Amino acid sequence: MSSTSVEPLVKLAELPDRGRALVATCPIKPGEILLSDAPLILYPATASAAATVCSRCFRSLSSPSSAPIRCPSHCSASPAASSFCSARCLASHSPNLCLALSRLPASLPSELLSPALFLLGAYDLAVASPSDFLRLLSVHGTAAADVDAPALHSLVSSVLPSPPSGFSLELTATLLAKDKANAFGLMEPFDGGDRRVRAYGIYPNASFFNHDCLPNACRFDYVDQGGERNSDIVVRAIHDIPEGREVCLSYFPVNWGYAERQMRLLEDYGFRCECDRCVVEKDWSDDDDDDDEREEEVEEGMEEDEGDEAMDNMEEADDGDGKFPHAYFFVRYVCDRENCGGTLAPLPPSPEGMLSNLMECNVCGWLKTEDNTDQDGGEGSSGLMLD
Ligand SMILES: C[S@@+](CC[C@H](N)C(=O)[O-])C[C@H]1O[C@@H](n2cnc3c(N)ncnc32)[C@H](O)[C@@H]1O
Repeated sequence: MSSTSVEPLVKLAELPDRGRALVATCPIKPGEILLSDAPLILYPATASAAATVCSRCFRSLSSPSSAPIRCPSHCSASPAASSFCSARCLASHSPNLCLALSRLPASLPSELLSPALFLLGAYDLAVASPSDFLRLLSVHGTAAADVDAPALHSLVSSVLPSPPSGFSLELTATLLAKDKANAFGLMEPFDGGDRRVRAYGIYPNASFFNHDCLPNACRFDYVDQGGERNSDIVVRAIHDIPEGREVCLSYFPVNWGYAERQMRLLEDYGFRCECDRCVVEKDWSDDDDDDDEREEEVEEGMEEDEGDEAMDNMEEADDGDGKFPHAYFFVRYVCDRENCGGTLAPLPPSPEGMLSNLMECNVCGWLKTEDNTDQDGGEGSSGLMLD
C-alpha cells in the first residue's frame, strides 16, 4: 500500500479493488475535522440557482450582505449567469468566460445549463490555471459513452470565443465523467421539503474518499456563511476511527434502501458495493427494506446502556446476523427530523481535546444533544455555523 499525506489525520493510500483512498494516520476522535477542502470548480445545479446565487462565491443573493451586482464585463447580457454579491465577488471570471456565458441561449433547461456551466468553467480553468486543470483531470473517472457529451460539446464549442488547446469531444466526455464520479452538492438551506442542491463542486482532496453505506465520516458545507472559504467542504469523523482504518463517506443519503443504493453506485460510480451493510441487506426481502421500521424495533428493544455498549463494539462485532450494529447507526447518527434523513456528527472537540456532546446534522443543520434535546429552536431552523 503506497501512501502520501493529504492532511495530518488522513493520508492517501492505494487499496486493492478500491483505487485511491484516505486512511486514518492516527486514532481519530468523534467530531474531529479530517479535511477542509476548497473547490477547483463550482457551478450552479439549476437555472434557478444560477439566477439567485452569487456567480463567484455561491452565497444567496437574497442575504442582506449580498446585494446583487451585474458583471461589469461582457456577460451582463446573461443575468442568469452574471450576478455577483457586492461584498467581494466582482473580481471574478475571465473575459473569455464572460463572453461565453453571454452567448449561452437564455432558455437552456437545467439539465443542459448545469453541465454546460461546468464545462465552461473547466475549460476556463485550463487557461487560467493549467496546474488546477491538471488536478481536475487527475480525479477518478474515464470517458464512457455519455449520451449528452456530443450535444454539450457542440453547445460549448458554439459559445467559447477561443477554445483552449486540447479542446475535443473526447476531453469533454472525460470532464463529464470526472464530474459524475466526484461532484459534491452544496445544499440549499433545509426548509422541511425535498433536499435541494444549490451548486456542485469538484474538491481535489475530498474526491479521494471512497463510499461506504455506513460511513465513519460525513461532510458539511456552510456556503452562506461569511469569510473567504464559505464554499469549502468540511469532513468530520462521526465516531471513533482507529489508526489505519479507511475513512469513507456515503455518496448519498444513508437512509436509502439496498436496491436504490446499489443502482446508484453501479450507474454513477461503476462499482458494486460490498460493504458490511450491503452484505447483510442483500438477503433482505423488499418488505424488509424499510429502515424506519427497523429503527423503531431497535429503539423499542434496547435500553440506552445496551446501546452505548453496542456502539463501543460496533465495528468489531455484531449480534450474529450483523443487523444490530447497522440499525443502531440509524438511531444514533441519522437525523430524525421530518424529510431530513441527514447524517449527524458531533461538533469538533475543543482545542483542549474535550469531546462535544452536540451532534450536528449535515442536511438541516439541527444541533441536538445525544439525549435528543433540540439546541437550535427546532422546526425551520437552517442550522448553526461552525465559527
Ligand atoms: C470519488 S472517487 C473515490 C476515489 C477513487 N477510489 C480514486 O481512486 O480516486 C469514486 C470512485 O472510487 C471507487 N470507489 C468508491 N467507493 C468504493 C467502494 N466502496 N468499493 C469499490 N470502489 C469504490 C469507484 O471507482 C468510484 O467511482
